[in-house]
Amino acid sequence: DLAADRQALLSLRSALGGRTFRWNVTQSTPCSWAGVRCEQNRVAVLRLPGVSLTGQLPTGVFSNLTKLRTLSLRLNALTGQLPSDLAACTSLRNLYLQGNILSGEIPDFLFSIQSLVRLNLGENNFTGGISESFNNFTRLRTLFLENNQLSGSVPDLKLEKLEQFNVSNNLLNGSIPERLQSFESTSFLGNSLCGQPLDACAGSSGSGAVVVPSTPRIVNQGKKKKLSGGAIAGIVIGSVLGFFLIVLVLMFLCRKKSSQKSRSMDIASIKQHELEIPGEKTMADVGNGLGTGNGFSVAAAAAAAMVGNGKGGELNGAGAKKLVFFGKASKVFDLEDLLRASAEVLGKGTFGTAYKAVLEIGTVVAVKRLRDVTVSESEFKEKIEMVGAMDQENLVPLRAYYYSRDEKLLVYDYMPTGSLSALLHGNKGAGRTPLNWEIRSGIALGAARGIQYLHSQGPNISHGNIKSSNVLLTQYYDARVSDFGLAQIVGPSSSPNRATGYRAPEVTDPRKVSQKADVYSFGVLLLELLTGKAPTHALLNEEGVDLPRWVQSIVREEWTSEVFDLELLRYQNVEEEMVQLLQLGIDCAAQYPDTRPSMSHVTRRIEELCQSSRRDPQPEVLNIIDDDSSR
Ligand SMILES: Nc1ncnc2c1ncn2[C@@H]1O[C@H](COP(=O)(O)OP(=O)(O)OP(=O)(O)O)[C@@H](O)[C@H]1O
Repeated sequence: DLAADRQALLSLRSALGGRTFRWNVTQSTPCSWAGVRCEQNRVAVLRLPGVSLTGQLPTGVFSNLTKLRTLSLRLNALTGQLPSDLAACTSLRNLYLQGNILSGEIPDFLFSIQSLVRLNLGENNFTGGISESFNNFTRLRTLFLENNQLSGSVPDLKLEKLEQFNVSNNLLNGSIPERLQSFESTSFLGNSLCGQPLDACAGSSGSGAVVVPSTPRIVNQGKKKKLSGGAIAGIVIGSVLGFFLIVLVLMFLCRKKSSQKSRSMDIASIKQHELEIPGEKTMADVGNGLGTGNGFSVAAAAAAAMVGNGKGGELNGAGAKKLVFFGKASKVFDLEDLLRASAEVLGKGTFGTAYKAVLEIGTVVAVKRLRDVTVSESEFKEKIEMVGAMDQENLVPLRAYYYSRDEKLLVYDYMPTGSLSALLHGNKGAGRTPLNWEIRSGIALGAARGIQYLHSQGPNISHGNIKSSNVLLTQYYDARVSDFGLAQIVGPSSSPNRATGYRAPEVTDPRKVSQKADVYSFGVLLLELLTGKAPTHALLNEEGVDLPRWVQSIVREEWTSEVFDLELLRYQNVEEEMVQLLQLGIDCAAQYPDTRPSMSHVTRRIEELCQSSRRDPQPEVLNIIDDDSSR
């Protein structure tokens, strides 16, 4: 029971010390101790990575922690052999012991824990062979044994679910079994191994080296084979045909593009009110085309004023207003420049339509044309000045605004890589940068910092519309949060509300979103980032299940791997951080606002994860782990 679990943890603490001493042992339940998580009133997770644990894991502790599903003691200084009663943890799914000084053979009792899904014993001093008994782990998806002293041959592992495998930098020899040949060469380097995906084994025409792979892999570059005359002729003919085909496709595309361009102009003149028509126009054209009766008054006003005063820039004519720049933003362009800029529609959002405008001087900006502004002019100015004053590197800076009776424009920096939403759910074709853990965790951290900054400006200041289409990216994939402060200016939208999947259950008025409701939305965004699933995904809606509930149901069932975006699973050694970020997303998307963490707590947790995945725990990170219990 929980009391026995608590006692076991205390025994572990006295045997290994480290930063477990910060546990508040006066508490009768261990469930809020740093690194401990309970499920159904039992300790289910024990994570103490990089907390200076030293010495040998004691025997007699784990026989009490029988409901343990995840044990992570990686990056410590644990020595000696594994305790035999670890075998009693028959629910254990994830065992992370990498980065210690554990030694001896990988013990046989380990193979009785058939529930294991992820096993990482890398970077230790394990010796002896890799047993055939690894085949007992029928559910195993991850097996990391790299950087040990393991010797002998690699057994023929028939683990159908195995996705991640690494035995590099050991003392292994012999040929790589056929079933493991689909893993990349980095999984095997640093041994005396041969056969696919490494070099062919000397003197063998059969074993390993010439087996046709079942999945793609890095091709053995050292292999040289002579081609027959027929094959060479085939290649030459194929290449020539291929070349002509490419030329034909290119010619076709060029013709199509030029015909599309002229067609879009034609259509534009016929159906001027259709915003979505792509094609090169100027901002002034866009304005004239947009107006359904009223015209785009900025263009009209600007044109009139410029003719009138001949100055350009700030418009002083009767009824005309200025383009107002914010604080530090240098006024490198004026309204006239903006109107002459070529413009293209970026998309239609809750608050209006966004355009990309390329100014003649080369500056690129995003212009948002607001609709349904419900507040008075003075209130608009007051609120937009507040937005303009927000200055933090993870926010999309608002450079200027324009206000007249008929038109309200906001001018932002243009973010060249587009939105996180487009990146996650848009074109997944070739040439796209793979969204690995580093990029995704960096985006999570940047977005969290941006939101935390907003929250730090006052207890009543929130974003109100956090979602993946409002996290924009620089060319280096740095995250910038956009659209902050607009929910309070613009009335409820008539367009389909894409915020639904992100909105906290307690929110009834979209203009009154608390900071804790922002945290909920951010939690959904984290889950989206990790699963690659849009929270408003039709399938999920059909089932009537939202993203947080769906993730929770899977996590409860199996702890994780199924929920992650497949692209993320390809990257090694970060699975634990992924699980932790997933847990953070779930915590943020808790049903009751009071149980959600604050944004500053969330930011610190992500910082900690990013540092830990760089395998370099910093002293301050360790404090954060301890802070966990104070939440
Ligand atoms: N500063 C910017 N740089 C680059 N693209 C932008 C910029 N601002 C908006 N966009 C893109 O323009 C499109 C429309 O954005 P907009 O913010 O108007 O709507 P949204 O984010 O889809 O929804 P909402 O209005 O509810 O936030 C989105 O695809 C967004 O990624």
